[in-house]
Amino acid sequence: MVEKRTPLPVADAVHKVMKHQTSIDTEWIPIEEASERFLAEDIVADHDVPPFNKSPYDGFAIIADNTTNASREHPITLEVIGEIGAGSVFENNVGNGQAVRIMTGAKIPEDCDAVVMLELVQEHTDNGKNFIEIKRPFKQHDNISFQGEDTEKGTSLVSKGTYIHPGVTALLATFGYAQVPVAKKPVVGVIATGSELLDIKEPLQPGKIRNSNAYMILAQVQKAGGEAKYFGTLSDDFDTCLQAVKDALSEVDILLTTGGVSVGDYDYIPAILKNLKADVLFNKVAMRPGSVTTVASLEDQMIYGLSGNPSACYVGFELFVRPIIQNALHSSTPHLRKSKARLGVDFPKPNPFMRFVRAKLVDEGGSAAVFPAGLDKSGSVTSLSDANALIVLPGGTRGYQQDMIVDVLLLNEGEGSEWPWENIVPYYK
Ligand SMILES: Nc1nc2c(c(=O)[nH]1)N[C@H]1C(S)=C(S)[C@@H](COP(=O)(O)OP(=O)(O)OC[C@H]3O[C@@H](n4cnc5c(N)ncnc54)[C@H](O)[C@@H]3O)O[C@H]1N2
Ligand code: MOO
Ligand SMILES: [Mg+2]
Repeated sequence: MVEKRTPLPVADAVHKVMKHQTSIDTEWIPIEEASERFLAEDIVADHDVPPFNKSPYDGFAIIADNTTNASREHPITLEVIGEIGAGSVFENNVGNGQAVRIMTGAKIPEDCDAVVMLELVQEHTDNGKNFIEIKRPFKQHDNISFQGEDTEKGTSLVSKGTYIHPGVTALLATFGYAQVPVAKKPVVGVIATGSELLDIKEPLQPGKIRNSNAYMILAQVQKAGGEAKYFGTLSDDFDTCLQAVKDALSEVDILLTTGGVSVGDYDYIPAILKNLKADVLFNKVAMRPGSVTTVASLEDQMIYGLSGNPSACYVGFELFVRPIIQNALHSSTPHLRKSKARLGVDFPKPNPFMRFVRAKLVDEGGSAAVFPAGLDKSGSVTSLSDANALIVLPGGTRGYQQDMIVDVLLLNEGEGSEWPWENIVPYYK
């Protein structure tokens, strides 16, 4: 008699998974290696930026009051008493009638309060002394980049969990982080099961297919920010699979298996979870593809039985594994980013379960439209390569018509969503 499984609504299943937090450690790594990692600490400015008043132009630092009466007809003349480039400091006093030649980025001399661009002055030399003529008045503070105008000491700049993109790297360098505190990547193991699976190097044989899921999931783990560890392909044999799962569990935070999770004669993952006395959170989700997705916890480790069907495996990962990896990286937006788009074609297939249709989201001159990509079957693999979104079609309707506005989950938006599962309604007119 086949085991009866109770399908859990998708949001409830994600919620159950998210209650489990894998442990988070911090490691310090060189800034050159910190790109695409996640900050493990808040970054607070420990000095003003810029740290001193500086010139935004190549020109002359002046005392603005000296130019009050300057005009085209009656230019004022100032004596240039020195010059400074970026990195140098002018130590002498500057008096009325005087100016200092200054380059972009140099500290404004103490007595000066404005800068005139090189292009706006007439220069001449008289008796070995340098002079400039200025033909219009300047106000105090004209052309000065002020200390702290970018950010002030004590300002909270980025919070822990921030994804380190090049802009964040610039900030880290500004504040002297040669070593950067980042969340340690959770180690995510991958096991593929199936006697039909060939290694990708092998030629095709009758009844066999190449193992695409393992490599797909390894790539998904890396993209989600985890450290992927591959434990190989196993044939459908209970003892071999059980031992491999046990061995892998001694080396990982999260273990992903693909295949063998349904109700077939050689689907051993449910029996393995039972043997391990793992706490099965669910073994059926009211979704297509991926209804067989099974998640269990074993103390502080998570074990996922992802479907063998490639599209189902892919979707199961994005909905249930990605947010757990992102959680371990302190991300406050661990889920796929949700948006809305116009459905580009009719989608008449009715289904009691929520559907996640692999799809291509395109820009139609300012508004988004979405089109199913390739064959819409959970066993399809080629539809995945063209997909940049999943159309979310709640179950229980008679199908969807072209031009309805539908929810979509974006597959390539690293920033993610807080909780995308509210307000998903069957359709909007
Ligand atoms: N009687 C029932 N049969 C099935 C049910 C059901 O409820 N009752 N559920 C179906 C659904 S839905 C899915 S999805 C699949 C899930 O199957 P498994 O997770 O047990 O996976 P397998 O049986 O091992 O394989 C399914 C399919 O995927 C191919 N596969 C497996 N591993 C890989 C891999 N690493 N790379 C590429 N392709 C892979 C495999 O050859 C099969 O074609 O069960 C349905 N059946
Ligand atoms: O898990 Mo299956 O993908 O619902 O077709
Ligand atoms: Mg099966």
